[in-house]
Amino acid sequence: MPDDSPSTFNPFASAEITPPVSSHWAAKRELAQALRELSNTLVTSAPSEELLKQASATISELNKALANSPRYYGSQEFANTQEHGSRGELNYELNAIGGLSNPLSPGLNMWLEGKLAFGKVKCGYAYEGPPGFVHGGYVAAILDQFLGMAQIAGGQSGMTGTLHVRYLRPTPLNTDLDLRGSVDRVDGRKTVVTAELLANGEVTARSEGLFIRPSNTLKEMFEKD
Ligand SMILES: CCCCCCCCCC(=O)SCCNC(=O)CCNC(=O)[C@H](O)C(C)(C)COP(=O)(O)OP(=O)(O)OC[C@H]1O[C@@H](n2cnc3c(N)ncnc32)[C@H](O)[C@@H]1OP(=O)(O)O
Repeated sequence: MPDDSPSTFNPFASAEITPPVSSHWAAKRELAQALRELSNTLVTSAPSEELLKQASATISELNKALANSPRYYGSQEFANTQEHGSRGELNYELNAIGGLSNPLSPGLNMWLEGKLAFGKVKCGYAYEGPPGFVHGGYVAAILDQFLGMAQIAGGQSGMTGTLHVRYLRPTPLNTDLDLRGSVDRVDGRKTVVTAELLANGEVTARSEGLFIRPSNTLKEMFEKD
């Protein structure tokens, strides 16, 4: 049963990475990191076909062993168990862009300092779009997630209604990227947030997001029939 009650869990209070809520999630973070390294190796190496096939078979076996455990499809199903953490804690582990236990996530770290939002992220070769640079879709996704966190400084939380990104220059791979943002205005259920993505001190993309606090409850929005 989804729970709309506010959680005290706040991983955005400082730049420190919030520790996992259990040894289970600590182990998952480790596996997610190993899988990120595997992705990076896969897209940056040219092994023999024999080694590639051997790796596929080994990984398929591992996948079968993992799949043979209790399964929860999506963060809501995990939360429903009431054994794997609150919805906020699960989002911190599983989110597509910031989730530390999600190998597809580049591990966006973000936090608030007063009314200002800050973030850090680094994208390896698996995120390449133009040669040597981050794919624009990932740039937009990182900004969307970051703006979505920054809206909290405006006092409410909503879904992205619109996202505008201006790509000023290519965003380099394998580079510590900084984000900074702030709430521009709050108008009823709408919050407008702006943010910049920077590499080596230069702004590579500017963005503005309109976030709308939904008219229906989270329970209505996310609970499956
Ligand atoms: C809730 C916590 C979640 C926190 C996550 C944040 C980080 C994640 C960021 C994301 O990626 S979210 C995923 C991408 N976004 C979506 O999938 C949103 C899909 N759209 C919806 O679910 C609904 O359309 C939405 C919740 C955005 C609005 O539905 P409502 O039924 O609450 O809006 P309503 O129709 O009552 O309209 C309210 C106002 O917003 C305006 N509006 C609604 N949708 C809009 C839109 N998409 N763009 C611009 N304006 C929009 C609408 O015109 C109206 O303006 P006025 O008050 O001035 O008349």
